[in-house]
Amino acid sequence: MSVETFYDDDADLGIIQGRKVAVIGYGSQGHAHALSLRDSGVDVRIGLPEGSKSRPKAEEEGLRVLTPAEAAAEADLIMILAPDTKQRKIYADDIAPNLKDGDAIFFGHGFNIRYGLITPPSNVDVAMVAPKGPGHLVRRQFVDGKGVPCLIAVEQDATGNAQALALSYAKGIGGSRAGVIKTTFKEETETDLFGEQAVLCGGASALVQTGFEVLTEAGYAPEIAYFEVLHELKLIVDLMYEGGIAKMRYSISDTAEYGDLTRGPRVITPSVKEEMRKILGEIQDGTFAQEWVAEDEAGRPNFTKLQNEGAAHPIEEVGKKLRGLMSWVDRPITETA
Ligand SMILES: NC(=O)C1=CN([C@@H]2O[C@H](COP(=O)(O)OP(=O)(O)OC[C@H]3O[C@@H](n4cnc5c(N)ncnc54)[C@H](OP(=O)(O)O)[C@@H]3O)[C@@H](O)[C@H]2O)C=CC1
Ligand SMILES: CC[C@](O)(C(C)=O)C(=O)O
Ligand SMILES: [Mg+2]
Ligand SMILES: [Mg+2]
Repeated sequence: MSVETFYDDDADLGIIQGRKVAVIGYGSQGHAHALSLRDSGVDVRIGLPEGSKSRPKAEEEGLRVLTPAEAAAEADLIMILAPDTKQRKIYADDIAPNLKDGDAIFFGHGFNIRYGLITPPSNVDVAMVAPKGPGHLVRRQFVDGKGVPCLIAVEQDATGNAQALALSYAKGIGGSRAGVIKTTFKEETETDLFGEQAVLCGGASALVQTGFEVLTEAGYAPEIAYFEVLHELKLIVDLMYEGGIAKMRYSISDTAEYGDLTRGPRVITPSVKEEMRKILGEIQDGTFAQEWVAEDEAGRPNFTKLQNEGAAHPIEEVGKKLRGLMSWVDRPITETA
């Protein structure tokens, strides 16, 4: 199946420069979009509730901060970058009453549209610009003259210009420097949730923690275990990022490569693949979304408990100590938000 990919020359920055953009939320993605759009010559305002702890950060950058309802009323393009579980209420209370014919509602992830939590009226464009990377790195790459690839999707094209508008927005945050792929809200939501749960965040964290536990429980020094299974992982993944698994295998020793080829499949067994398929099934049939929305509505008791357990894992303590000795490693991701 081929995909449509767009680069800088395919996108017209002038389109987004002619709009009034409201970025709702100023967290990981919100600050990156708002600052990079502003640097691209776009008229940006931020929507945050009174008392939001993000307000001073946006104001320090010289951005105009309004309430979400005021920002939505003033703008003709509203990008919703508040937490997924909060978006339904923000939309109902602050955005829907302020929508005008021909406005555009944008998302950074398709969760609320895919699972039917938000249903916009037919007289507005509904589109997505979803960077394939953490917001702080979206901003860092933009500042460095690079870009994080983005996915765009159009759910509703009321004006006939929704795709050109989404592409223009993606250019404004640096996405088309790296490549913008056209997809659907369904495909973005399901693949993004699968990636973060099974591989990028859930899979990788569990792999690292389990490897650390096996080594330390066998009596090896926690410091050595940390360097082996966490610190060096970045260096190995850097090679994959640059040239795929093939480049990583080119750089490692043949002893490592033989161990990789023969032992890797013993770690990621057919039963692990079967569990990954179940996880994908729960995303596709809405079970995960329902569970997460209910967990949030209940005050996030299980989420908080698991967060605390993760923070208390022994790998965190030894990691903090070792990173303190390598000044170049612990680059703050809060330098811009
Ligand atoms: N994190 C990432 O890198 C990625 C995120 N996304 C998507 O981007 C969206 C935003 O996620 P993320 O950047 O992680 O979010 P964060 O949790 O980092 O930031 C959320 C922001 O929304 C604000 N906020 C909370 N409640 C409201 C409200 N009622 N009205 C307006 N603003 C509010 C928060 O303010 P306060 O400080 O007061 O809490 C904060 O500024 C989600 O859809 C997510 O799936 C997509 C790709 C990657
Ligand atoms: C991998 C996690 C992510 O999907 C992202 C940074 O792309 C997210 O939702 O934060
Ligand atoms: Mg993602
Ligand atoms: Mg995600």
